[in-house]
Amino acid sequence: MAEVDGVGVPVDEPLLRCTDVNISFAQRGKAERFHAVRDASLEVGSADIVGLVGESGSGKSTLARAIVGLQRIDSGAIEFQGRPFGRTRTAEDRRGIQMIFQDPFGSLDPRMKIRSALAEIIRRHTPLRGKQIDARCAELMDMVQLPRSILSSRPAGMSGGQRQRVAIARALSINPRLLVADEPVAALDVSVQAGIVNLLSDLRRDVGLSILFISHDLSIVRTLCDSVNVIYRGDIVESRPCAELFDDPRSDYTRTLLSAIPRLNGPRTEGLAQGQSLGARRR
Ligand SMILES: Nc1ncnc2c1ncn2[C@@H]1O[C@H](COP(=O)(O)OP(=O)(O)OP(=O)(O)O)[C@@H](O)[C@H]1O
Repeated sequence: MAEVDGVGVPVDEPLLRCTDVNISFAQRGKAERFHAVRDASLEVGSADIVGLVGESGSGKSTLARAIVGLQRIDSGAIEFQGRPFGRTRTAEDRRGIQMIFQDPFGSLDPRMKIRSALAEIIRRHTPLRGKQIDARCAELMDMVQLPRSILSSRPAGMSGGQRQRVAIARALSINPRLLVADEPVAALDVSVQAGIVNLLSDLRRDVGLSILFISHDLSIVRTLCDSVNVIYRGDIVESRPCAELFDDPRSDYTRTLLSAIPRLNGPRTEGLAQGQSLGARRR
């Protein structure tokens, strides 16, 4: 019999597998649909950090939304923990994958204290009650490396980096196995970005969290990810371990992306400064 992990997933199966996913949108005044994602396939293994990079409008967020169940797919399959998602997801399926966004305000009620916001989710999705919820809130602050005093704050009084850490705590509060992080550091100062990137890396190490990290910033992807998928106009054109892709890009588009980044320390791309990004020239 195949060996299984703690939740019954065969150890040789990826945690997430997207196979030939197609997503299109109706276009106003046109008969044909706009194909935002075409035959996209990618995998995220247990405790892997996988990058999805591409320029603005390439389909990253659309594919991410499909993975978390916010966007219907036309065809293809999304399997999680060895099982394909059906048209409707079970509560357990929904809990297993959580998402964070560029703007953490979107997932935080600005009027609510952080303790109340976290407690509400914990109560809704877990059997914890009373003092157990308080203890879990404190534990979550420790996990995202914030002082416990933040629990008494409201999002409006917090810095961008603190808010993103709270958004991560919110996502972690129901013990997901996979975190889909859609440009989680794009709106932050470079020094704050590094702290969030380190936190995501620590969470993989400490709690075995798997992460699909979406970014237009190649230097951050290189720092954080084990492997990377390059998406161009909805097509995943290259999917490789990070070190290989950066040293020896195979697709013309990947080469273009790499050459678009200024070289600071010599002829190769090792010297990229954090914060230099694909999207910078477009934003
Ligand atoms: N609901 C929708 N209806 C119509 N078109 C859409 C919809 N959502 C996305 N698109 C289009 O699909 C394409 C891919 O968008 P998507 O947001 O996935 O790109 P992205 O790579 O995440 O870009 P960015 O980095 O700017 O967020 C874009 O051309 C976008 O305009």
